[in-house]
Amino acid sequence: MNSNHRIVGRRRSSHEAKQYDMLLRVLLIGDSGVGKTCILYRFVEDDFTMSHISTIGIDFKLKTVEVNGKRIRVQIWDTAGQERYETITKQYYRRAQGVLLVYDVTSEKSFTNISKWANDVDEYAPEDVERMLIANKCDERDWRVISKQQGQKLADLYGMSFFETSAYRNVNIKEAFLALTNNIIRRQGIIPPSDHSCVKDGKCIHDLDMDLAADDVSPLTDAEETKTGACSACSLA
Ligand SMILES: Nc1nc2c(ncn2[C@@H]2O[C@H](COP(=O)(O)OP(=O)(O)OP(=O)(O)O)[C@@H](O)[C@H]2O)c(=O)[nH]1
Repeated sequence: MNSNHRIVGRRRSSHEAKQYDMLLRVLLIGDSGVGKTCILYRFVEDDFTMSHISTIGIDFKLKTVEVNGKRIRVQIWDTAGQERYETITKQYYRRAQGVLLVYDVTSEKSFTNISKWANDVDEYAPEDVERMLIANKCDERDWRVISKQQGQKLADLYGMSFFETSAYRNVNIKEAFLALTNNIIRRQGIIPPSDHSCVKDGKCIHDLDMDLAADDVSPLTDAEETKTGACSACSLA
């Protein structure tokens, strides 16, 4: 996508109904070709394509899920796995509440590189970001080189939750995103506190009232967030 585009927060007019209770940001990272874009498409569009067109820089899609009776708008950022886009993609770690670290069970290199991606998360993402390890392409039985046990062991080592997925066969895609969302909510305790001034009827009235333009691709600066009314106090910004 065109990196010159900027995020444009737009206030809903009062007659527009709010469709969700809170907004979360989730990042997909991992080597080029592990299937990040396909995972995103499977989750959001329930579709799959065998062609591999490398993501340029960063892209995102939105999906609303329901967890514990709350409608959660999940903004999922799909990063390019190619090293040349690192400068762009690293800028998005800072505001993520969840990260999916993806490897391909048919690629040993993508598995060993998880340590590099995990280091990047440590360096650039918030300390309390929720991490999940994803072993994609589990449908590829003949070509598999990384066992489920190896994946689980690595996830345990890093203290991450773990799912084996197939975007192709639609295995565990929805389950992984729902578990991540659930973990973020539970671990970070980000349900808006009822005594905060930005909370009305148990919901934050700030960040949640913004729409994002379809070509929104770059992260907001702190100043821009303040201008568009995002609320740092309730941790939803
Ligand atoms: N068999 C199988 N192939 C998959 C699966 N997921 C993705 N692929 C294939 O893997 C290739 C790469 O998928 P992408 O989603 O474009 O990979 P990516 O990680 O987004 O790659 P970059 O954008 O370059 O970082 C494509 O040819 C997909 O069709 C899967 O679950 N099973």
